[in-house]
Amino acid sequence: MGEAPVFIVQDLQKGSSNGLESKSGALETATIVGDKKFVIGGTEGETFSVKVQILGEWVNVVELGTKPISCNGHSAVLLKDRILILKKNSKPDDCIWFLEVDTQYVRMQKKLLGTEVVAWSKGVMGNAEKPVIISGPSGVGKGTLISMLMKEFPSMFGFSVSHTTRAPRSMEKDGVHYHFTQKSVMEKEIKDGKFLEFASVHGNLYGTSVEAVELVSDAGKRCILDIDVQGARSVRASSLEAMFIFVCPPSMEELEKRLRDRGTETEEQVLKRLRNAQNEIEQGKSSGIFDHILYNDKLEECYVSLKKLLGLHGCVTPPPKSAPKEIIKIPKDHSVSKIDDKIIINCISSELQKESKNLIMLDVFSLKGGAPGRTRGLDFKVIDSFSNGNRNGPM
Ligand SMILES: Nc1nc2c(ncn2[C@@H]2O[C@H](COP(=O)(O)OP(=O)(O)O)[C@@H](O)[C@H]2O)c(=O)[nH]1
Ligand SMILES: Nc1ncnc2c1ncn2[C@@H]1O[C@H](COP(=O)(O)OP(=O)(O)O)[C@@H](O)[C@H]1O
Repeated sequence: MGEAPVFIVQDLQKGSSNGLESKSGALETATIVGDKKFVIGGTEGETFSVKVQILGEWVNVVELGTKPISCNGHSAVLLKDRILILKKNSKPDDCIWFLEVDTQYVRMQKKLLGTEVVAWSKGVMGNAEKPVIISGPSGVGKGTLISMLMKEFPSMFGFSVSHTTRAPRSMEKDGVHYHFTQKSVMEKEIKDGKFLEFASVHGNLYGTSVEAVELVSDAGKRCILDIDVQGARSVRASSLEAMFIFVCPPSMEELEKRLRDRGTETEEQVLKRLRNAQNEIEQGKSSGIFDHILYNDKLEECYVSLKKLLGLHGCVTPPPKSAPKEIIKIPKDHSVSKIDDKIIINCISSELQKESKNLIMLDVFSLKGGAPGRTRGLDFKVIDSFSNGNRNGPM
């Protein structure tokens, strides 16, 4: 794909890309990127579909990620490696989506699957706090520290519920501690691109689904992931920006004591976990994956150190959330222009227009994240329309 961003949509003069009605009645847009054409469409109430032509020939395409539901048409604007989709007349938290066509993730998946791939990612306003990855050997106290944090700051943190093929312990609940699943089911879901990362740990498969992380961030909470060192390495290599913390035991003897006292594993499993612990600790300390190492000797002291890392020490109640911003609603009638990293949405008939504020400026300069998962860093402003009555856009 060429270096220069290509911006070719139906209506180049106005820079607009409003959907056209196809023969089937679905509203479609066509976006040309190099020698490819991406036809994106959907009948109201159904999920969007993507068709791809390369040099005029239709090709098979694998669509990864959760697809948006079509809603009365959309506009499409090509950014460098992804197509911005503005859904008309849809809810404010569901109006901006991205179809990634040439991002690093898509290129990697193309290599893996040996076929044309596109990936969906929902756009989210502003920047949520980075997820926190907590790793460490079995029995070191990760679960205990995470529970303390969630108990003290329930509205601030949410736990990413992993999938695992291991059997549940007596106190563990499906969907709360883990999604307990079958190996064949999980392997199929991994193939379908539903997992952000996965690893074989102590003889079982564990993994973080994209949905698990999205559920937490959509609830406006900071996501906590309890995953092993291999998983942390995969997340480091992914588009998910996170804070990486490794928890170390004060000694191997103390680790063994905690594991045995917990009484949740058979003797064989305890020995396997202890054998793996040495290697995990070496990797945790030396691999360069982790931003911080915490020693969990005295639990309360370690918890205070964790809170310090998260900027929470001395916080009795959660810090106030920033004031909610104006919400964005893209009306059915609008045109779209692109100037550098700004998308200008000219709302032709809407509530905003009554207030002489019919332009929405969407800043896509500092997009973060993306498939698999949400695209963050979107910012928008509602701005005044032109006093000379020009309704055709700012250019
Ligand atoms: N890569 C990866 N590791 C996970 C995930 N969930 C849990 N783990 C790790 O799997 C290991 C075993 O977890 P578990 O069976 O709950 O035992 P415990 O650590 O002794 O409580 C721990 O190192 C967890 O951090 C996941 O989604 N992905
Ligand atoms: N600092 C500590 N001192 C003594 N016991 C601890 C400490 N931290 C955790 N524990 C205990 O050690 C056991 C293992 O902790 P857990 O949180 O289940 O570890 P992990 O999730 O890392 O496998 C639990 O019984 C827990 O109560």
